[in-house]
Amino acid sequence: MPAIRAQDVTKRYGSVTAVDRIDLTVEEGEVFGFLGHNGAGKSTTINMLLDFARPTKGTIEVFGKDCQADSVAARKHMGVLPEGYAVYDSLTGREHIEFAMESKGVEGEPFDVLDRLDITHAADRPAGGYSKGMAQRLVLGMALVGNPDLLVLDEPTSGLDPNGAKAMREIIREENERGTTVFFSSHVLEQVEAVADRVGIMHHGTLAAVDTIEGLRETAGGGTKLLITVDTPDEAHIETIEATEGVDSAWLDEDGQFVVTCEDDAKLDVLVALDERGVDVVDFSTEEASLEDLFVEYTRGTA
Ligand SMILES: Nc1ncnc2c1ncn2[C@@H]1O[C@H](COP(=O)(O)OP(=O)(O)OP(=O)(O)O)[C@@H](O)[C@H]1O
Repeated sequence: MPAIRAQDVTKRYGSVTAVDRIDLTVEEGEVFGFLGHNGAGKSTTINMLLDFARPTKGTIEVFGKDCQADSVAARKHMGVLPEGYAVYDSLTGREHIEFAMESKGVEGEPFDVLDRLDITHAADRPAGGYSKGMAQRLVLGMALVGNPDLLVLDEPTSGLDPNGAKAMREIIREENERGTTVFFSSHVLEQVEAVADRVGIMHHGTLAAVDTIEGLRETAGGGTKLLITVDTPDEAHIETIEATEGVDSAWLDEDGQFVVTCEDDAKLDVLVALDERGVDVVDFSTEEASLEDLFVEYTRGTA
Protein backbone atom coordinates (compact mmCIF):
# COMPACT_ATOMS: atom_id res chain seq x y z
CA MET A 1 0.00 0.00 0.00
CA PRO A 2 1.42 3.44 -0.86
CA ALA A 3 2.33 5.71 2.04
CA ILE A 4 0.82 8.69 0.23
CA ARG A 5 -1.54 8.74 -2.70
CA ALA A 6 -2.78 12.08 -4.04
CA GLN A 7 -5.24 11.90 -6.91
CA ASP A 8 -6.10 14.91 -9.01
CA VAL A 9 -5.68 17.27 -6.07
CA THR A 10 -6.40 20.96 -6.48
CA LYS A 11 -6.45 23.62 -3.77
CA ARG A 12 -7.64 27.11 -4.49
CA TYR A 13 -7.59 30.09 -2.16
CA GLY A 14 -9.95 32.55 -3.84
CA SER A 15 -8.34 33.33 -7.17
CA VAL A 16 -5.01 31.71 -6.20
CA THR A 17 -4.53 28.09 -7.28
CA ALA A 18 -1.98 26.91 -4.72
CA VAL A 19 -2.03 23.29 -5.92
CA ASP A 20 -3.15 22.40 -9.42
CA ARG A 21 -4.34 18.86 -10.25
CA ILE A 22 -1.47 16.91 -8.78
CA ASP A 23 -1.19 13.12 -8.85
CA LEU A 24 1.46 11.69 -6.62
CA THR A 25 2.26 8.31 -5.12
CA VAL A 26 4.91 7.87 -2.45
CA GLU A 27 5.69 4.23 -1.80
CA GLU A 28 6.18 2.78 1.66
CA GLY A 29 9.85 2.91 2.69
CA GLU A 30 10.82 5.76 0.37
CA VAL A 31 12.54 9.01 1.21
CA PHE A 32 10.69 11.43 -1.02
CA GLY A 33 11.97 14.99 -1.48
CA PHE A 34 9.36 17.58 -2.31
CA LEU A 35 11.15 20.39 -4.04
CA GLY A 36 10.12 23.85 -5.19
CA HIS A 37 10.66 27.57 -4.74
CA ASN A 38 8.76 29.64 -2.21
CA GLY A 39 5.08 29.69 -3.09
CA ALA A 40 5.26 26.58 -5.30
CA GLY A 41 2.58 24.78 -3.25
CA LYS A 42 4.63 22.51 -0.99
CA SER A 43 3.20 23.64 2.37
CA THR A 44 -0.33 23.63 0.99
CA THR A 45 0.13 19.98 -0.04
CA ILE A 46 1.50 19.12 3.40
CA ASN A 47 -1.38 21.00 5.04
CA MET A 48 -3.84 18.86 3.08
CA LEU A 49 -2.07 15.70 4.30
CA LEU A 50 -2.62 16.94 7.85
CA ASP A 51 -6.17 18.17 7.16
CA PHE A 52 -5.19 21.75 8.01
CA ALA A 53 -6.41 22.56 4.51
CA ARG A 54 -9.06 20.77 2.48
CA PRO A 55 -8.65 20.07 -1.23
CA THR A 56 -10.98 22.01 -3.49
CA LYS A 57 -10.99 18.87 -5.60
CA GLY A 58 -9.42 15.41 -5.47
CA THR A 59 -8.38 13.12 -2.65
CA ILE A 60 -5.28 12.42 -0.59
CA GLU A 61 -4.73 9.20 1.32
CA VAL A 62 -2.07 8.16 3.81
CA PHE A 63 -1.70 4.38 4.10
CA GLY A 64 -5.13 4.03 2.56
CA LYS A 65 -6.84 6.48 4.98
CA ASP A 66 -8.48 9.52 3.46
CA CYS A 67 -6.74 12.58 4.95
CA GLN A 68 -10.01 14.51 5.11
CA ALA A 69 -12.83 11.97 5.61
CA ASP A 70 -10.72 9.82 7.93
CA SER A 71 -8.23 12.41 9.17
CA VAL A 72 -7.76 11.04 12.70
CA ALA A 73 -6.83 7.60 11.37
CA ALA A 74 -4.56 9.14 8.73
CA ARG A 75 -2.84 11.32 11.35
CA LYS A 76 -2.08 8.26 13.49
CA HIS A 77 0.34 7.10 10.79
CA MET A 78 2.19 10.43 10.71
CA GLY A 79 4.83 12.23 12.70
CA VAL A 80 5.19 15.86 11.67
CA LEU A 81 7.90 18.50 11.80
CA PRO A 82 5.93 21.59 10.82
CA GLU A 83 7.32 24.71 9.26
CA GLY A 84 7.68 27.49 11.82
CA TYR A 85 7.50 25.14 14.82
CA ALA A 86 8.35 26.45 18.31
CA VAL A 87 9.75 24.94 21.47
CA TYR A 88 8.59 25.84 24.97
CA ASP A 89 11.47 27.86 26.35
CA SER A 90 10.99 26.85 29.99
CA LEU A 91 10.45 23.12 29.42
CA THR A 92 13.46 20.81 29.20
CA GLY A 93 14.13 18.50 26.28
CA ARG A 94 13.01 15.52 28.32
CA GLU A 95 9.76 17.31 29.29
CA HIS A 96 9.04 17.99 25.62
CA ILE A 97 9.32 14.29 24.80
CA GLU A 98 7.24 13.37 27.87
CA PHE A 99 4.61 15.84 26.73
CA ALA A 100 4.53 14.27 23.26
CA MET A 101 4.24 10.80 24.82
CA GLU A 102 1.32 11.88 26.98
CA SER A 103 -0.49 13.57 24.11
CA LYS A 104 -0.09 10.53 21.87
CA GLY A 105 -0.88 8.07 24.68
CA VAL A 106 2.46 6.35 24.18
CA GLU A 107 4.44 4.64 26.98
CA GLY A 108 8.21 4.77 26.76
CA GLU A 109 11.51 6.14 27.84
CA PRO A 110 12.17 9.74 26.71
CA PHE A 111 15.91 9.05 26.64
CA ASP A 112 15.44 6.47 23.88
CA VAL A 113 14.13 9.24 21.65
CA LEU A 114 16.64 11.85 22.81
CA ASP A 115 19.42 9.34 22.09
CA ARG A 116 18.27 8.89 18.50
CA LEU A 117 18.60 12.64 18.05
CA ASP A 118 21.88 12.99 19.89
CA ILE A 119 20.56 15.51 22.42
CA THR A 120 20.69 13.34 25.53
CA HIS A 121 23.40 15.59 26.95
CA ALA A 122 20.92 18.48 27.00
CA ALA A 123 17.93 16.48 28.23
CA ASP A 124 17.54 18.44 31.45
CA ARG A 125 18.26 21.90 30.11
CA PRO A 126 15.42 24.29 29.23
CA ALA A 127 14.86 24.15 25.47
CA GLY A 128 14.93 27.98 25.34
CA GLY A 129 18.72 27.69 25.55
CA TYR A 130 19.03 25.15 22.73
CA SER A 131 20.70 26.04 19.45
CA LYS A 132 18.47 26.18 16.36
CA GLY A 133 19.72 22.73 15.28
CA MET A 134 19.07 21.20 18.70
CA ALA A 135 15.59 22.72 18.89
CA GLN A 136 14.82 21.39 15.43
CA ARG A 137 15.99 17.91 16.44
CA LEU A 138 13.91 18.11 19.61
CA VAL A 139 10.74 18.90 17.65
CA LEU A 140 11.64 16.07 15.28
CA GLY A 141 11.99 13.87 18.37
CA MET A 142 8.43 14.78 19.37
CA ALA A 143 7.34 13.75 15.89
CA LEU A 144 9.14 10.40 16.29
CA VAL A 145 7.27 9.51 19.48
CA GLY A 146 5.10 6.48 18.78
CA ASN A 147 7.28 5.45 15.80
CA PRO A 148 5.09 6.82 13.02
CA ASP A 149 5.02 5.03 9.65
CA LEU A 150 5.37 8.31 7.79
CA LEU A 151 7.48 11.30 8.75
CA VAL A 152 6.32 14.56 7.20
CA LEU A 153 8.99 17.22 7.42
CA ASP A 154 8.37 20.75 6.17
CA GLU A 155 11.74 22.36 5.35
CA PRO A 156 13.64 20.33 7.98
CA THR A 157 17.01 21.85 7.15
CA SER A 158 15.97 25.48 6.80
CA GLY A 159 17.91 27.86 9.01
CA LEU A 160 20.47 25.21 9.95
CA ASP A 161 24.19 25.64 9.46
CA PRO A 162 25.94 22.99 7.31
CA ASN A 163 26.66 20.77 10.34
CA GLY A 164 23.07 21.03 11.55
CA ALA A 165 21.75 20.24 8.08
CA LYS A 166 24.08 17.25 7.85
CA ALA A 167 22.93 15.96 11.25
CA MET A 168 19.31 16.34 10.15
CA ARG A 169 19.99 14.40 6.93
CA GLU A 170 21.67 11.63 8.93
CA ILE A 171 18.64 11.36 11.21
CA ILE A 172 16.33 11.20 8.19
CA ARG A 173 18.44 8.38 6.78
CA GLU A 174 18.54 6.51 10.09
CA GLU A 175 14.79 6.77 10.55
CA ASN A 176 14.29 5.54 7.01
CA GLU A 177 16.54 2.56 7.74
CA ARG A 178 14.20 1.72 10.62
CA GLY A 179 11.48 1.40 7.99
CA THR A 180 9.90 4.86 8.20
CA THR A 181 8.71 6.51 5.00
CA VAL A 182 9.91 10.10 4.83
CA PHE A 183 8.27 12.92 2.90
CA PHE A 184 10.16 16.17 3.19
CA SER A 185 9.93 19.51 1.51
CA SER A 186 12.78 21.81 0.68
CA HIS A 187 13.68 24.58 -1.71
CA VAL A 188 17.35 23.55 -1.60
CA LEU A 189 18.15 20.93 -4.19
CA GLU A 190 21.35 19.74 -2.56
CA GLN A 191 19.53 18.93 0.70
CA VAL A 192 17.11 16.75 -1.19
CA GLU A 193 19.73 15.26 -3.47
CA ALA A 194 21.80 14.02 -0.54
CA VAL A 195 19.07 11.93 1.01
CA ALA A 196 16.02 11.38 -1.21
CA ASP A 197 15.29 8.24 -3.25
CA ARG A 198 12.90 10.19 -5.47
CA VAL A 199 12.00 13.82 -5.84
CA GLY A 200 8.98 15.73 -7.00
CA ILE A 201 9.55 19.23 -8.33
CA MET A 202 6.64 21.57 -7.66
CA HIS A 203 6.28 24.61 -9.85
CA HIS A 204 3.35 27.03 -9.71
CA GLY A 205 1.18 24.42 -8.00
CA THR A 206 1.87 21.64 -10.49
CA LEU A 207 4.24 18.70 -10.28
CA ALA A 208 6.72 19.56 -13.02
CA ALA A 209 8.74 16.35 -12.58
CA VAL A 210 8.77 13.24 -10.44
CA ASP A 211 11.74 10.95 -10.76
CA THR A 212 14.64 9.28 -9.02
CA ILE A 213 17.75 11.37 -8.58
CA GLU A 214 19.45 9.12 -11.16
CA GLY A 215 16.54 9.62 -13.57
CA LEU A 216 16.76 13.39 -13.20
CA ARG A 217 20.50 13.22 -13.59
CA GLU A 218 20.16 11.23 -16.79
CA THR A 219 17.73 13.82 -18.15
CA ALA A 220 20.06 16.63 -17.11
CA GLY A 221 23.27 14.81 -18.01
CA GLY A 222 22.02 14.09 -21.53
CA GLY A 223 22.69 17.67 -22.45
CA THR A 224 25.19 20.41 -22.45
CA LYS A 225 24.98 23.83 -20.93
CA LEU A 226 26.08 26.62 -23.19
CA LEU A 227 26.83 30.02 -21.66
CA ILE A 228 26.74 32.89 -24.12
CA THR A 229 27.73 36.49 -23.51
CA VAL A 230 26.39 38.91 -26.08
CA ASP A 231 26.88 42.60 -26.66
CA THR A 232 23.35 43.66 -25.75
CA PRO A 233 21.37 40.88 -24.06
CA ASP A 234 17.68 40.91 -24.88
CA GLU A 235 14.91 38.52 -23.74
CA ALA A 236 13.73 38.49 -27.38
CA HIS A 237 16.77 36.45 -28.39
CA ILE A 238 15.58 33.55 -26.24
CA GLU A 239 12.99 32.80 -28.90
CA THR A 240 15.71 32.61 -31.55
CA ILE A 241 17.77 30.26 -29.40
CA GLU A 242 14.82 28.03 -28.47
CA ALA A 243 13.79 27.75 -32.13
CA THR A 244 17.12 26.07 -32.89
CA GLU A 245 16.87 22.31 -33.28
CA GLY A 246 18.33 20.38 -30.35
CA VAL A 247 17.76 23.16 -27.80
CA ASP A 248 15.82 22.24 -24.66
CA SER A 249 15.56 25.65 -23.11
CA ALA A 250 17.24 29.00 -22.75
CA TRP A 251 17.12 31.80 -20.24
CA LEU A 252 18.98 34.93 -19.22
CA ASP A 253 20.77 34.61 -15.90
CA GLU A 254 21.28 37.45 -13.42
CA ASP A 255 24.64 38.32 -15.03
CA GLY A 256 22.96 38.91 -18.38
CA GLN A 257 24.37 35.71 -19.87
CA PHE A 258 22.23 33.37 -21.95
CA VAL A 259 22.15 29.91 -20.42
CA VAL A 260 21.18 27.28 -22.96
CA THR A 261 20.59 23.60 -22.29
CA CYS A 262 20.86 21.66 -25.51
CA GLU A 263 22.13 18.56 -27.23
CA ASP A 264 25.86 18.51 -27.65
CA ASP A 265 25.84 19.03 -31.41
CA ALA A 266 23.38 21.95 -31.30
CA LYS A 267 25.89 24.35 -29.74
CA LEU A 268 27.31 25.69 -32.97
CA ASP A 269 23.84 26.04 -34.50
CA VAL A 270 22.80 28.29 -31.60
CA LEU A 271 25.76 30.59 -32.17
CA VAL A 272 25.06 30.67 -35.92
CA ALA A 273 21.38 31.45 -35.32
CA LEU A 274 22.30 34.38 -33.09
CA ASP A 275 24.84 35.61 -35.60
CA GLU A 276 22.25 35.47 -38.39
CA ARG A 277 20.00 37.66 -36.24
CA GLY A 278 22.79 40.22 -36.02
CA VAL A 279 23.50 39.44 -32.37
CA ASP A 280 27.10 40.11 -31.44
CA VAL A 281 28.42 37.11 -29.48
CA VAL A 282 31.23 38.36 -27.25
CA ASP A 283 32.11 35.08 -25.55
CA PHE A 284 30.81 31.59 -24.94
CA SER A 285 31.68 28.52 -22.91
CA THR A 286 30.19 25.09 -22.32
CA GLU A 287 29.58 22.99 -19.22
CA GLU A 288 27.92 19.69 -18.52
CA ALA A 289 24.36 20.30 -17.32
CA SER A 290 23.88 19.54 -13.61
CA LEU A 291 20.88 18.52 -11.57
CA GLU A 292 20.74 22.10 -10.30
CA ASP A 293 20.35 23.27 -13.93
CA LEU A 294 17.48 20.88 -14.36
CA PHE A 295 15.79 22.28 -11.27
CA VAL A 296 16.27 25.81 -12.63
CA GLU A 297 14.92 24.69 -15.98
CA TYR A 298 11.75 23.27 -14.41
CA THR A 299 11.21 26.25 -12.17
CA ARG A 300 12.46 29.07 -14.33
CA GLY A 301 10.86 32.47 -13.90
CA THR A 302 10.19 32.19 -10.16
CA ALA A 303 12.02 33.90 -7.35
N1 LIG B 1 -4.16 30.32 3.51
C1 LIG B 1 -3.89 30.84 2.33
N2 LIG B 1 -4.64 31.83 1.81
C2 LIG B 1 -4.38 32.36 0.60
N3 LIG B 1 -3.35 31.96 -0.20
C3 LIG B 1 -2.56 30.99 0.27
C4 LIG B 1 -2.77 30.38 1.55
N4 LIG B 1 -1.82 29.43 1.73
C5 LIG B 1 -1.03 29.46 0.63
N5 LIG B 1 -1.47 30.38 -0.25
C6 LIG B 1 -0.89 30.70 -1.56
O1 LIG B 1 -0.72 29.47 -2.25
C7 LIG B 1 0.51 29.45 -2.96
C8 LIG B 1 1.34 28.27 -2.51
O2 LIG B 1 1.83 28.51 -1.19
P1 LIG B 1 2.60 27.43 -0.32
O3 LIG B 1 2.78 28.00 1.06
O4 LIG B 1 1.92 26.11 -0.43
O5 LIG B 1 3.99 27.33 -1.06
P2 LIG B 1 5.34 26.67 -0.58
O6 LIG B 1 5.88 25.95 -1.76
O7 LIG B 1 5.15 25.90 0.66
O8 LIG B 1 6.23 27.92 -0.28
P3 LIG B 1 7.21 28.21 0.97
O9 LIG B 1 8.46 27.46 0.66
O10 LIG B 1 7.36 29.68 0.89
O11 LIG B 1 6.52 27.74 2.22
C9 LIG B 1 1.15 30.80 -2.71
O12 LIG B 1 0.80 31.64 -3.79
C10 LIG B 1 0.51 31.28 -1.44
O13 LIG B 1 0.47 32.69 -1.38
